[in-house]
Amino acid sequence: MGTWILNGLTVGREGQSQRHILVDNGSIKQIADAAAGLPDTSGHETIDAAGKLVAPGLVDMHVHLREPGFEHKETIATGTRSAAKGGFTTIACMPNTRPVIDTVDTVKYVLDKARTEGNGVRVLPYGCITKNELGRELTDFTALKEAGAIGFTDDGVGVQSAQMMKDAMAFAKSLDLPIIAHCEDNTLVEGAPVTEGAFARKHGLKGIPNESEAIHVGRDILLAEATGVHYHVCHVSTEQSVRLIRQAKQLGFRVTAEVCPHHLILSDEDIPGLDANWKMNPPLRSPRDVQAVIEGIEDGTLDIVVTDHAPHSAEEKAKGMMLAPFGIVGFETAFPLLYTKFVKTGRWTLRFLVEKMTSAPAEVFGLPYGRLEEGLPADITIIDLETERAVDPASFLSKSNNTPFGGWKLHGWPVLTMVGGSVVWSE
Ligand SMILES: NC(=O)N[C@@H](CC(=O)O)C(=O)O
Ligand SMILES: [Zn+2]
Repeated sequence: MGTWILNGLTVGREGQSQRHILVDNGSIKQIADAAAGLPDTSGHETIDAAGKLVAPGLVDMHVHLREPGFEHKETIATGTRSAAKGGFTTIACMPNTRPVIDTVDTVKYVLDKARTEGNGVRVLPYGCITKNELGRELTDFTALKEAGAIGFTDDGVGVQSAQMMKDAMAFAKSLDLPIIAHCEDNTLVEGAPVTEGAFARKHGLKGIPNESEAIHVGRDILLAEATGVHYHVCHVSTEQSVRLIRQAKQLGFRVTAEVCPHHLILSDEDIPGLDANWKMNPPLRSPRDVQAVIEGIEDGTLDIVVTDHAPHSAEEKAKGMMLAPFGIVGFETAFPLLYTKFVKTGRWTLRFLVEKMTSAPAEVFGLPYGRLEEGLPADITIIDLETERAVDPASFLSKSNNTPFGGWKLHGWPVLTMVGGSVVWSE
């Protein structure tokens, strides 16, 4: 017995249309134009998707699930539930856990946990570039790849040594896997909690300058040119980084980049006060930078949207702007935020947003997901575009609720998430 998803709105190369989708045996068996009438559904279950968007399952290539080691912030069980509620069917998790994911055993630990406690969501682990993320010694990329790592990153911290990064790129290139870079030069940061700029000045705080990010982007583009590796830039937040990546693409280098909803929507001028739910890395930048990342995603310089879901406990965030850890949760607000801010206002087409969260990340990382096509795995997200609802952090399925978006009234809430033909979350 299969499942017919009836009368949903789909967006694709042919524009928007109403379709029926038959899911059978974990795959998309048939896609039919609704104009031809209802299919014969006898012997099948049905899901009524009339008036709703039926999108490929959302793909998030930058998330923190915190296991092993930080289970008070999140677990693979709670993180994947949160992801499913946000419409995500595939998520790639960062290795800055404790221990970090720098050995075959830790990669296997995450994959095992994801299989048994991951609520059906596809979890793809990254392995560390350096042992313990200390920047001193490369990990065994070959072994990590064999264990299931899909790329290498020291996310949470920048690789400070250019030689180390160059060696990592050459190694990754030889295995045909990407380097995913958290770009941050520590000598320019020194414990500052927010961006250099208006907010920092007003509160007498040390600022994180744009160059701390862009210097690594520039350095790494040169190293990517030299090594030929696929180089992917994490959470781009500055005008200067966008400029460098744009130029690298024009020159034909194998460079891709991601941007987070918060960097597309908020600037440092929006920070209401010394509330650490507005503290993340990279920090909220100037309105000019926000404009630049918007233009960057619009002209294709920035390839994909990621959440950088970074849960921290309320106790940790209560330590205040200086002492609290960097990071905000992202799964359960990402699509509604971007839909409300950019699609509902007419700036982006619905198709553009959906692509940036589905087919584009799948293509950048060579994954067989992110498209609605006969024969592909039935990873599908159904989204209510009509109902307006306020963000309620208390209702998050994540273990943490550190978000600056509490109370925001949004449209575009996922109502059903399916992975490989199984419903993994529904309202
Ligand atoms: N983004 C953040 O503010 N925090 C991330 C680390 C990271 O992605 O750099 C975390 O692990 O908490
Ligand atoms: Zn990072």
